[in-house]
Parts: sequence; structure tokens; C-alpha cells
Amino acid sequence: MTISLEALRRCSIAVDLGAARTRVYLRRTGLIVDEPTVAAVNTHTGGLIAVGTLAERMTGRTPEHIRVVRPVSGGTVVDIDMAQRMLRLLLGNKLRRAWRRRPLVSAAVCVQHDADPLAQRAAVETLTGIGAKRVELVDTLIAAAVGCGLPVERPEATMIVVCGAATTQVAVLSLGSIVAAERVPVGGETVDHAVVQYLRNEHALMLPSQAVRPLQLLLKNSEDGAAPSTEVHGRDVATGLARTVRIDVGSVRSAIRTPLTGVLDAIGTVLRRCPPDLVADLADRGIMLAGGSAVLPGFDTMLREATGMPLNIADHPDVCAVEGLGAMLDGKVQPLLLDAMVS
Ligand SMILES: Nc1ncnc2c1ncn2[C@@H]1O[C@H](COP(=O)(O)OP(=O)(O)OP(=O)(O)O)[C@@H](O)[C@H]1O
Repeated sequence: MTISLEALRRCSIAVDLGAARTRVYLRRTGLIVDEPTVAAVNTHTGGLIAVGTLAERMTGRTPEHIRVVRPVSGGTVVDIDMAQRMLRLLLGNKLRRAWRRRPLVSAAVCVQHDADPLAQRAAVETLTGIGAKRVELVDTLIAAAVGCGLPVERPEATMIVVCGAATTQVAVLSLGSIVAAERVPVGGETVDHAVVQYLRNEHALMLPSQAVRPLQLLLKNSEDGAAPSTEVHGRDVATGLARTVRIDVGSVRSAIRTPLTGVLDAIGTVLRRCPPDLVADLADRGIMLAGGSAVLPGFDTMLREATGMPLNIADHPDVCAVEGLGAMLDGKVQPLLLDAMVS
């Protein structure tokens, strides 16, 4: 994947189509869309009923004629037509107003590290379908590293872990390039799934998906010394009746730990592939944690303890990638840095 500084500076919008959220950055304006990557469709007419936050609220609550769909799965656009329709609605007037001022010529879009040609093509087609004449693809890891403010152009190692909804990507960068990188199918959704499975297996309780986040918040509170157990309301697996159980926060924490060990493995793999000098740099500089799941309670502590390395969470971990891409569009990134990165 090669990009050029010039080509990026000609782009009008930067897009990050994630499994959980869609973010759009308008050049010289900033973030104009940050909404769930969700659409609700009327199955009788095929028409869109809602997109973004409104569509996400409908999840699990729809009558038979409404279907809630996610056009991006595992970080790849799997339903190009739906992704285009969703983007058109999300952008709505915001883009049309900007379009009148300056016609949309090119768009930049983040793609996962090592995205296969099909995934790259799906991203390009999605954007050309909404009017982009040209689409530049940028590795999410580079965009996120720039968005976190990492000094990637220096001849010393920086490590970034981008933990999203469906995937976690890990990279070591030096001299503006990725030295080693790894992608694992573990993210916030995997963690939510682990919590749901734990309650199902241990307490025969089905938990509504919206109830997982409050449980995670509870984990955070318990880290701060609050209650070690809590009541959870769900549906009995056998009877189907509403039931309340008291669960031990420690057990939830260990259920969450299991999928997160996949991230640790990825960090280990990347470190093993790096020259020893760069690994030595990282012992001082540590790891930068980005992506929406970076704020998962206990995740940073677990990584710190397991790696023995310093760890920082980015200031705005969820929007690092699109903000990094936006900074490239706005020309806020040093040419030296980008030229090295794009070789
Ligand atoms: N405060 C929070 N506590 C716990 N998890 C959170 C919090 N905020 C967001 N998340 C998790 O972050 C994930 C979304 O992260 P992000 O916005 O980086 O995803 P994405 O870019 O759409 O995903 P991907 O990179 O996998 O395509 C969701 O799974 C969500 O559960």
C-alpha cells in the first residue's frame, strides 16, 4: 500500500469505517461524523429506516419487518451497497454543504494492516460509490500512530496497540515505517461476548447486549475499591423468565482476561520479530494503547503487568486513526515523516 503526501493533501475527507463506529473527518473542519456503523432496514420495502445511533438503539428490539444490519464486519466492508447508503445518510447535508464550497475530489480511508486486495477494493468501492473520484488507502496503524502524536519519524522504536471492536492491531514503528506488525481477531466485541458466555454458562442467564457495558463500568468501580459483587438482570436460559443473579466481579474479570491474552500473544510475536536494539528502546518508551477498547477496565493494568513495559493510553484513543488521517489531509504532518512512511 503506497500513498503520497501530495495525494493525501488533495483529499477532502478522511474516513475510518470500523466494525463498531464510522468516523469521518472533513478537511480543515474536523470530525463531522462519529456514529455506530449500523443501519436499520425495512425488509418489505428495502428502504433504510435509520442509521447510526438510532439504528443501534433498535438492536434486539425490532419487529419482524425491520432488520438491523452492520455493513462492516471484522474491520472489512462486507456489504458495500449498505455501507454506501449508510454513509450517504450519515454525511447528509454536512457533506453537501462542504461540496458546494469545494467539490469532493478525493477521499482517504483507513484500512487494516495487511488488508487483502478484496478488503482494499471494498473500501475503495464504498467511497467511489458516494462520489469520491479517487480513494487513497492508508494503514490504520500509521494513521493511529500519527493521531496519538507518536514520534514515528525518529530512528527509535515506538509501539502502538490499536484495540478496536473486532480486531487488535499491534506494530513497532521506526524511521517512519512499520518494522513488524500483527493483527488478531480480538476486540471489544470479543470481550462483550466473553461476558455474555460466562453468564450463560455459569449462571444460566441470558444477558441483553446493552447490559454488558454497565458490567464493565462496575469492573472499573471495583478497581477503585467499590463493591466486589453486583446484581445482574437477564433472562433464564431454561424458563425464559426474567431473573436476577448476584455475580462476583472477580469472575467477570477473569472471563474478560481470556480473550485479552490474544492481544498479549500478538505483542509477543511483534517483539520477537523486532531487532534487539528496537526492543531495548521500547523498554523505556513503552506501549501506546489506542482504539475504543483501550479504555476497557483493567486492560491497561493487565498489559503493564504481563509485559513489564510502561504503557500509556492515547488522549482520545477511539478517534486516533481518523484524527491522524485528518492531520495528514490538513498538512499538519511533517513531509519528512510522511515521505519516509510512504516510501
Ligand atoms: N468506555 C468503554 N468501555 C469499554 N469498552 C468501550 C468503551 N468505549 C468503547 N468501547 C469499546 O470499543 C469498541 C469500539 O472501538 P473502536 O471505535 O476503536 O472500534 P472500530 O474502529 O469500529 O473497530 P475495528 O477497529 O475493530 O473495526 C467497542 O467494542 C466498544 O465496546
